[in-house]
Amino acid sequence: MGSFISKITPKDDQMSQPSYTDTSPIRQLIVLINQNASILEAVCSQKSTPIPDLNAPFHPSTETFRSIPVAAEAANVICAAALQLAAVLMPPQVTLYHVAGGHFKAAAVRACLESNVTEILREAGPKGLSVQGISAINGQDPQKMGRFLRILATNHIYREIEPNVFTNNRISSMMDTLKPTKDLFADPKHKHDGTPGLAALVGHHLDEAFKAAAYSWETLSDPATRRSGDPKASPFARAINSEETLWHFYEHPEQRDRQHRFDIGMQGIQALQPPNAILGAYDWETLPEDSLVVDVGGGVGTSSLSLAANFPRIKIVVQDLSGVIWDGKKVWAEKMPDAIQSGQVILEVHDFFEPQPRRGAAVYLLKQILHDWSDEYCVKILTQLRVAAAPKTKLVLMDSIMPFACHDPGTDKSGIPGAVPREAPAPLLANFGAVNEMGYNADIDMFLLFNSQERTITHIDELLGSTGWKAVKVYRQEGGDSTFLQGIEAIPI
Ligand SMILES: C[S@@+](CC[C@H](N)C(=O)[O-])C[C@H]1O[C@@H](n2cnc3c(N)ncnc32)[C@H](O)[C@@H]1O
Repeated sequence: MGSFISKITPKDDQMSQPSYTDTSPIRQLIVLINQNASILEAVCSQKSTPIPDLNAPFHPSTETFRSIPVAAEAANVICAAALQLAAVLMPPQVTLYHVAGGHFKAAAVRACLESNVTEILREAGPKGLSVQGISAINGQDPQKMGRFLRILATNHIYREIEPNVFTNNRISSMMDTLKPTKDLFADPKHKHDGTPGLAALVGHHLDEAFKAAAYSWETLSDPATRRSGDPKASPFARAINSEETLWHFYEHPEQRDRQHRFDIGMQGIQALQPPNAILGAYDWETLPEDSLVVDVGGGVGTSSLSLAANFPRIKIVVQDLSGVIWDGKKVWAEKMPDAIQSGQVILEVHDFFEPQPRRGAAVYLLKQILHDWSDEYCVKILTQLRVAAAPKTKLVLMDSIMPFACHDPGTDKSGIPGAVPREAPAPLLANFGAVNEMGYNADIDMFLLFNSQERTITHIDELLGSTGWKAVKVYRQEGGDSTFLQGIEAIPI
């Protein structure tokens, strides 16, 4: 390489010599990386907080630095700059194929997740295990296993420590159910029961959403479904060849396992957001004693578990469809039985398209509900809550507020406190690029499964305005949360 460069002279290549100054695009990115690495190291050393080790299995303590806003932002800037640097310098077809070939890698992740490779490697310990050893336990073909693991190790998921010998790393261990492999193989149906839920969420995305993704263009190229917001006309409906929503699909007795995995996966969302996300979504401490919070479409009550534990003096009703409430009762019996026995928390079946039975609540919470529905359905849900609201009722939405990939002058003008996201410094993309990809992933997932979407704050405010509500505040986590789950407080108008 060096000899090749030394052979090129201005005369040879007939081009003007580029000047490698601090203002060249790659130098600007490197300066950002350097400056922010110094900030990150200084903060972590001052707070005795480790910087993550890619080779070590994941442990929650390695994420402590992200709860320090200045460290979280420094990490985001470093990652955004590194990704942009790679986009500048990598062969463009390779960058294109990171995305266009996403399903190749996704297929490999699914093979490893479903055949319990992460758990097998956990039990094998730091010396790892050969592909023959892995296959002797999970019954898969060793050669195929090696190929799946290698494409993933090439992308920093698992580590190939010797030829054909693999071990877990920080990323692969995120898929660990933390269960003994003998239990997983003896009872595969209950693999995700009692687990942190991220493996269940990944399993759901690699199954229902993956299949739907394969039919997205077929849905868009059909004039009958191209512009539809009907969940029964989604790519998922086309993939299963049945005009039904994901929720109705889950109600078939033979889909019970998938529904169960989805419900546990929603708890896995917790692993993707700051631990106090629901607590920071509204000023809960301002609620008077015995105030009623209705967690509408609350799933098994993941957010309500956190609220009930932190605010024992508020009353909570978790509402959802019958199968989910059934699962929820088991979750609460295990995690917070006292809250149910004392009556602090009630789980009840309610369809949010029907009139809301809990009238005049202090707060109606809609967490990750509106993003499941296109505008015409959101209007119905919001209208039912507006009819039930008292003048002092608050509506708390928790969804990803989507920023543009460039600066948005429209958000500046909205006048809603907190509406303007924290932007990355130039020359980075204003939204921190793929560092904030989770929100954009969710947006496309919503299209695939429900013909719905994540929304900008302007779009949310328009929806609220059309149903008698008004957004008055956006609650953001400090340190860079620009696309993943913000709280939006709205009041009746
Ligand atoms: C994306 S999940 C969010 C669950 C919960 N809010 C959370 O964040 O953990 C959407 C929830 O809406 C529920 N749901 C779908 N249609 C519903 C309906 N018509 N009435 C009530 N709940 C419904 C689903 O069963 C599911 O639990």
